Amino acid sequence: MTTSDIDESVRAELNQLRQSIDNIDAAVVHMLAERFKCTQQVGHLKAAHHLPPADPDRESRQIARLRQLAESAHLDPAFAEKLLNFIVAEVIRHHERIADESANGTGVAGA
Ligand SMILES: C=C(O[C@@H]1C=C(C(=O)O)C=C[C@H]1O)C(=O)O
Repeated sequence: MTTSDIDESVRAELNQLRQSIDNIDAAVVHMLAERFKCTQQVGHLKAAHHLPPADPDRESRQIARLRQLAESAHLDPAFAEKLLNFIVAEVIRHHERIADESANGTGVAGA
């Protein structure tokens, strides 16, 4: 059975749910883009002041907070932690690159 064989009322409900999913996915992308704009600025600030790209203490506090938020939202806390770790790992890669560019004089100030 494929989605083209299903009953009309089921199809309508599926389409409605998928529209909401698409809106949520769009919101997630926009929120992530805003988050990365902030973390890029943090990366430049750190590079300018010779601070390390990663801050494990800050990450521990974020994980504890996010796990609590996930629990109260009925989201699996382990999933929330994995998602944060995935995002933070990417941020740290950006910060390492910004620090390298800053050290080599190849970075664009403030970019
Ligand atoms: C953004 C920062 O840099 C890194 C990335 C973090 C994040 O994406 O939330 C948190 C801690 C740091 O390891 C920061 O130090 O605040």
